[in-house]
Order: sequence, then structure tokens, then C-alpha cells
Amino acid sequence: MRTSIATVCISGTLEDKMLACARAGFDGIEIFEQDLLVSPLSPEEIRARADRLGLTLDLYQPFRDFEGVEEAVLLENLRRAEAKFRLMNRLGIDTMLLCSNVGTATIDDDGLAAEQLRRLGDLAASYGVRIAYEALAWGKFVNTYGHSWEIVRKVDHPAVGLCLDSFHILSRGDDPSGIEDIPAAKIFFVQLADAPVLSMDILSWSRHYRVFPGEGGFDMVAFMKHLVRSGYDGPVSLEIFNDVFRQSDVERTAVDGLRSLLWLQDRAAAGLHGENHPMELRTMPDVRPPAGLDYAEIRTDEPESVARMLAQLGFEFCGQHRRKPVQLWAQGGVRVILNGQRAGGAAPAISGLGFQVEDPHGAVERAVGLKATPVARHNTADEQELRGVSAPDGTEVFFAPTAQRPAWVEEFGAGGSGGPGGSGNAGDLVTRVDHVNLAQPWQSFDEAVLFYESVLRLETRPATEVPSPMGLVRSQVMRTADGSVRLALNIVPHVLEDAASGPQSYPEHIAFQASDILAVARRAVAAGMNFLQVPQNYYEDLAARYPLDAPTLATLQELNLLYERDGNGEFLHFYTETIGNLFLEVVERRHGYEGYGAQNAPVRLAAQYERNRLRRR
Ligand SMILES: O=C(O)c1ccc(O)c(O)c1
Ligand SMILES: [Mg+2]
Repeated sequence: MRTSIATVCISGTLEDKMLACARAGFDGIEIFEQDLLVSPLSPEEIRARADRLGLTLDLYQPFRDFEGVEEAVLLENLRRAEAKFRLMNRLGIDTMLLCSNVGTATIDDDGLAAEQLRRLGDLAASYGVRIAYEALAWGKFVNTYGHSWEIVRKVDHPAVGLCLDSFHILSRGDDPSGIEDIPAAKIFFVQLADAPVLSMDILSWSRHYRVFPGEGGFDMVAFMKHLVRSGYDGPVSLEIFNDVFRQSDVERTAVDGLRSLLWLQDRAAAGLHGENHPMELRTMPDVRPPAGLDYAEIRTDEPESVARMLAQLGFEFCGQHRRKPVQLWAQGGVRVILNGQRAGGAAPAISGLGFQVEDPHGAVERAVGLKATPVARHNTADEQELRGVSAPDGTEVFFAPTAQRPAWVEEFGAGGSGGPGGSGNAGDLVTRVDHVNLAQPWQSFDEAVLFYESVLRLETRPATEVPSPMGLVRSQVMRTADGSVRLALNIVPHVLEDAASGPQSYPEHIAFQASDILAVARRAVAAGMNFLQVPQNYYEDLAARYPLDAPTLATLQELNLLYERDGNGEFLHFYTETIGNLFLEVVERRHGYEGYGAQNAPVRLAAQYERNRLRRR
């Protein structure tokens, strides 16, 4: 598949954009008119530069408000078009995108629109140029791809075909399967964009919220399959209007974009089960989603305090690393690595996660194929080689075999009874990691969703928004279907960017699942643990929300436990104090509860905010 991207997707000057697209590995680009108008480079220089970078110039766009007009307006539109055809000749671009008329159309008549497009086709052909007609979802008379295809069929001109843009089709809830019935030769260009499911006017949605395939809520894989089945084999181009992408690091966004096309090809190929079509799809090693967490690594400047907290929760110290200031703690088969090496400014509190996979080698190969950055790992001869990549927020993601007792624990001289391997001791109350909550800088949130979806094959669940004193926190759960791995990605509110403490001052946490949370809490109380204090108002509201008896309520309040119900399911959980950027949570799920205590999250965030303020005073 030939990959392309519209220059409007990314930040910087036209030169910056071209360089970044070439470096990321795109085959070509669409020149967005605005980028050319403001460029000091001449069309010939742009052409030469693209050539040097190995980029094809696939499309010039957009040309607007052409068809469905009075004759006098049409003559003016043809004059406008001819100027652009001359420009395209200088650029060496042979396809121009024409948006369906949104402004000047006054005549709702397909026959007339077709005749006018035929005249444009004749003019275009005389310059060796083709017109790709795109139905904008908010076009005045033409706003569906079906309608644009009817008109193009009527035009019946070799220089007039279609541009299909997934956003305009899927945003309206239109059925994309009809794409398979369009003759491939009449599809001149294809643009892809995903978007989060929002209820707002389509134009604003399109101009500000598009995201790369895999980062939103559209079924892009199904769309791609229809496209492949049509027999189309031209460029597949990203056209993303997104306020964040346009102000983010250009190289990084370009890589994110290419990753989306690599992922999409792989998924579409898997869904097409070896069907034969002209478009060749690039695939990668097919790895299964992780089976569980091998370990979680916490990096902290206060390892003693975090160690104390782990001990209070029933974790056992299993050993010190031979050479590094790094400790291993374990309980019930859960392994936590406590890294006291100085992290420096923007390092996340949860610095690494080991995922258990069937084929660690294949998983690394796939991750690198998806343009993830490998993490440098120093190995001595007797240390087990673990390979991993960096997630967008800097968390190191390692791929480990699905061993009960991984070989690397030997580096910690770990022996002992239950210790770090197997399923732990019979009396262990913590049985597994329930979920890991990772703070995401707002610039790389969409990138992170695609990263975890494509590299780890996690599924996205509908996002939620949690109010906090620092702003609205968007939270996105990504998990395996069976729940063996669950991550909650939280966007760090903008306000923290300005804080002296820097963008990563937002805390992260690991939630441990317990078989008996009351016992864990009581043991922690006895061991002198500092719980996050839950306000009285919360318990009064809880009594109103649920018919809980007085002794249960009193126990919840005494232990600073939070509670939520979901049908038959019950969720009990508590939080520790925050140390540096880290706190811990213990949860107990009863009767198939599947959520994360969303109603309690604002209480937690407000309590942490109060605590933090008191400490800073
Ligand atoms: O928002 C627009 O105007 C616009 C322009 C060109 C496109 O290809 C498109 O999909 C939208
Ligand atoms: Mg478009």
C-alpha cells in the first residue's frame, strides 16, 4: 500500500513537514494549499525537494465551491481552476481534490453539476490533471459518497473521479460497504481519518477532532477492508485536522501517523483472510495480547517510603539487585521492582511494565515494526535478556515469557519460600495487579492509545471524564478482552504544565487486587500505614446512594474504603498516601464487578489535591 499524508496534519513549515514525513517513512504527501501559499519556496523548489526526499506529491487540495452554480459563476470558477492547474504542472502534481460545494451552489440539479464537472474535466485533461471529487459531509447539495459517485458516473469523463474520505462517510453513520461496488479506476484518491465519538456539528468535529486511524471510535478496519475489496491500489492518505497534532512535535506526529497506517494494514489483512486483491498490505508478526503482568517497576526518589508502604500492604522483600540500587518485592505472584536510581525531571513514577507474552521475540519485532523506540538494555552474560520499547509517555514496556518464576528474579539473589515466583504463599491477600494507572501528557494521549492498541493489542473501552480541582481528567481504559491486563490512561490536566514541578507531577498508581480487602486494610492499619483520607460527606452520600446497613458503612468509613455497585457487582477499594508521584490502591471485586469505581475517582482526586496543598504550605 502506498502511504501518504496531508501536510495539514502536522506542525511546522512546509519544509519541516516534508522532512518529517520522509523521515517517518511515508511514500508521499498531499500538499495542502495553505502550506504552499505561505511558503517561501517556489513550486519548482518544492518539487525538487520532494524528489530529493524520495516523496511523491500525490494530491493538491482543496479546490472549493465549483459546481451547481449559474453560468457566470462557473466561468469564474473555471478561470480559478486553470490557475491551479498551471501551478500543479509546475509542482508535478496530477490530482486535484475538489470538495463538493458548501457555499456558492444555488442549483440543486445533478445533471447540471455533472455537466459543469465535465467542463472542468476537459480543462483539467488539457493540463494532464485529474479531478478527485469529494463529498464533504456538510456539502450543500452533495454530502454523501453515494451521491458524489452518482454524479461522477454521470460526468463519465476520464479526468473526473472520486476522492473517498472516511471521515465524511463514517461521521454521518453512512454504510461504507458500497465502496466495494465503485469501479476502482474511478476512485482517484483516498483519505483516512478516525475520530472520537462526539455529538456536535460535523464541521467542527471534522476541523478539530480528527485523529489517526486506531485512535478514535470509527471502525477503520472495516472501512479499509471495503476499500481493498474495491480493487483500489492508489495512495492511502491521512488527512487529520486536529488542534493538538498541529502544535505538537512534527517528527513524532509523523511517526504516529505512519504507525496508524502500518497497524491498519496489518488488521485489514488479518480480516481479509488471504483474499486476493491488487492492494498489497504490509503485515507484521501476529502476536496475541499479553497474558498478564510479569512485573511493575516503580522509580522513586523515596524508595524507603515506598518500601514501607509495600510492606504495610503485605509485600515481602525478596532481594536487592546485585549491582543496582533496585529491590524486588512480591506478594501472591505480583512482582514490584523498586528502583531508587535518580529519575530526573520528567520521568514517570511507573517507569516500566513487563508484559507476559507467548512470543517475546515476535512481540519486540512487531513493536519495532510499528516504529516504537527500543529501550537500551545492558545485559551481562548471566542476566536474562529482556527486550522492550518506550511507550509515548516514557514508560518502558518489556516483553517477558509467560513463566511462573521468571529467570530475572535470580539477579536479586531471590530465594525463599513463596518469594517472587509462582503464585506466592497461601496466606497472601494480594493476588494480582488489577490495573495500572498511567498519567499521559495531553500532547501524546492519542499516540498512547494507538501505541497500546497496536503494539500490545489492547482494546479501548469508552473514555470517561472525571472532575477534579485541577480540571477535568479524561480517563481511557485499555485492556485485554479477558481482563488479564488493564491499563487506565489518564490525561494530565493542562494546568499542571505550568506548575513549577513540571508536566509529570501528576501521580500514577498501581491497583492490586485482594481476596479480602478488609483484612488487607486492617493489617495495613496495624502496620501504621497512611491511608488517603476520605471525607465524611462521601459516606453520607454513599448511605443515600445504596441501602447499606450501619455496621457496613461504619467499617467502610473506619478504614477509608470507597464503595461502588454495578448491578450485582460490588467494588471496594482504598488508596494509600502519595509519595512523590506515586500512590497505591487495593481493590476487591465482588460478583463480577467490571468497572474502576468511576464515581469515586473525583473524591480521590479532590482528597489528593487537599493533601498536596497542605503539604506545600
Ligand atoms: O474541512 C474542509 O474544508 C475539508 C477540506 C478538504 C478535505 O479533504 C476535507 O475532508 C475537508
Ligand atoms: Mg478530505
